[in-house]
Amino acid sequence: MPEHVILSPGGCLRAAIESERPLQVVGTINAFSALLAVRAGFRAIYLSGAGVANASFGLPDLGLTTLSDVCEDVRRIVRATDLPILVDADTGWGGAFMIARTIRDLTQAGAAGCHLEDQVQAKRCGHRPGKELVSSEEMCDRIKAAVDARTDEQFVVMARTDAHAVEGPAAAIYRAQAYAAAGADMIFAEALTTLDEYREFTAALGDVPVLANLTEFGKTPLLSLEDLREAGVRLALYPLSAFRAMNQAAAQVYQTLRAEGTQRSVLPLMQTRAELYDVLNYESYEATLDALFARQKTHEQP
Ligand SMILES: C[C@](O)(C(=O)O)[C@H](CC(=O)O)C(=O)O
Ligand SMILES: [Mg+2]
Repeated sequence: MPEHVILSPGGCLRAAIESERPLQVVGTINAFSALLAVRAGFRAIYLSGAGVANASFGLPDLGLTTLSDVCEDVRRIVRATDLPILVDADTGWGGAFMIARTIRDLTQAGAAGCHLEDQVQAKRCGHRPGKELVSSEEMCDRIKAAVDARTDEQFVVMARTDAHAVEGPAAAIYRAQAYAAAGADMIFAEALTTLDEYREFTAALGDVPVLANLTEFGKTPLLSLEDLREAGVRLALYPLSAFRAMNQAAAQVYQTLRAEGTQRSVLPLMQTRAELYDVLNYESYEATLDALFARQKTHEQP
């Protein structure tokens, strides 16, 4: 593609997938995390549904957050960074009309794509027991509704299948093929348990990009990029890695303050003021302000 073409967010995500194999997609719980991800050199970011529920609402990932809740977090992150963001749209929050609205609202919020999953509305985390699925036909209807509703034709509609844990690896592949045939651009193969399973999955999906979710403490081993590349995986997702680390650090700081009455021993866990300001580009804001005040002073002079 010529360089002067301005890509839509969806176009940017597709370009990122072409530029890196597999594309590392990293969860950013809020706008500041997104700035950190930019600094670290990522080409695409992710808004986790669990993250919205846990971090923005203090709730478990059990279908308790709404489209508006997610859009609000998307908007805040998108305002802070140019990186394309893939958004967790859970089950799409309803039937065909609602899914159409989900796609339009997410696009308007600035998302580059989203994934919809084949769980029932009372969804659960993909790595927990007790998941229930809708029929493959119902999921295909969700996908068709999403594809039809696209306003950014490059917006990525990714179908997630949770079938592996419920119906087994063969059924997961069978469903994923049906979802791709229904128009899904990419497939999120949730909670596979071995590299061989990814190999079989990607082989069965041909050119349709497959995402592996490398969420920690779940069902999937923490496979390396080399392994994933060799297995044909096109996107490697780390939805909550930074969030988990932040939480651990925060808990330690709170506990230490209570126990020791001072934060001295946990200072090494903290980002310094200088580092914070560097990420925020604080000095350039200050310079703008200084220049503005200097101008005002000149005007005030008789
Ligand atoms: C990817 C995921 O859907 C998310 O919301 O981030 C979760 C991640 C997790 O709970 O570890 C999932 O895999 O269901
Ligand atoms: Mg989720």
